[in-house]
Amino acid sequence: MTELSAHLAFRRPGFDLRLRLALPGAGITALLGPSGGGKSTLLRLLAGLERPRAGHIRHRQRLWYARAAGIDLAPRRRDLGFMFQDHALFPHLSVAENIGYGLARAPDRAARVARWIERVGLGGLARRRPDQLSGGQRQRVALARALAPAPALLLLDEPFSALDASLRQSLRLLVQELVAETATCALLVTHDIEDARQCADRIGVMIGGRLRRLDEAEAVFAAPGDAEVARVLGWPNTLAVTRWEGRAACGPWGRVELARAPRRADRVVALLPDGPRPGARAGLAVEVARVIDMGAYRALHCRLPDRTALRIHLPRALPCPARGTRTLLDVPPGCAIALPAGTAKTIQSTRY
Ligand SMILES: Nc1ncnc2c1ncn2[C@@H]1O[C@H](COP(=O)(O)OP(=O)(O)OP(=O)(O)O)[C@@H](O)[C@H]1O
Repeated sequence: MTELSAHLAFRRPGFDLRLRLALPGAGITALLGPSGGGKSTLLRLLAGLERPRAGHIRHRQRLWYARAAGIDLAPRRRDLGFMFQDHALFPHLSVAENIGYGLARAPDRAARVARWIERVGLGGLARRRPDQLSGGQRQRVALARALAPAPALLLLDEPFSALDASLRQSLRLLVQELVAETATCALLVTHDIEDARQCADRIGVMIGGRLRRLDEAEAVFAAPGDAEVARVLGWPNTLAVTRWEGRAACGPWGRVELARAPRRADRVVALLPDGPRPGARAGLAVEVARVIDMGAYRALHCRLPDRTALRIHLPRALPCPARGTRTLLDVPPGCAIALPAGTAKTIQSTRY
């Protein structure tokens, strides 16, 4: 059930945002997209730190913003929790005072603060000030402070990006657990696909001020909708098609068969990296430019005849061609997916 809905129009010189957003009451929606797409601006609009030109923001029956009715609640009246990359803790307050900040009027404040301190794994550190904590501990304080007042909406802007890989992983798990436990609606801005894969129930993709895709995470990863969104989701191989021959996509890079006929708007073929195999009798001609050992598989970075880069993943059990090998790639039809181009004027593919 939708609990937060927004219809927003906003403009800055050189940037125009227009979107509709509907979020259910609980779960994490990760916002992905290229730099400058408007992810942080969307958070700032929801928080009341920027004012839309038109539209509304509604949480349940309560309007936070409605241009037509002249409603524009101040950020502190919007029932929000924030967590940013740089902690933004009060430097002169202790861990306990930071976490209790939003609970000033709660009668059981001390007990709730104590529970949160334990829950985020900071037992024994209640009296420390932020400058006496590690970066990971500060983010735990920031998370507890944001969630303690049970906000209607939790805004997370790159909360993991200053942390190393293992801290990042443990904080991702903690955020996911706590958001689920508290049944909070959270919006997570991130550049990291892994954050989205590991934490998000839903994915939103923002490009050029538009919300181009918003759905359950599994549905978005399986069907990005167009080539630009596919690139944002980390699909590595998007090739511009110059000609369709029945079910085959053709371009200066070669020719591949698809499992189904392309639709009228399709302009791109995306090759999933996990299916294609080298050493075939017929297929895409490639030169292996680089082999990277990824543990469970090897990533082969290949060069197509027009110098477009192609990445495929080869399970360890299979023989692996050496760098410099010229070979033919068998591309099973299920690994070649036709997509519309999106709004970009040129199809983005990596080149060697
Ligand atoms: N304070 C500001 N003043 C003027 N323009 C701004 C300001 N902040 C952002 N912009 C511009 O607004 C547009 C959207 O920026 P925004 O920061 O929302 O994008 P983003 O998707 O969050 O990017 P990133 O992933 O790099 O953080 C960009 O064109 C950006 O240059």
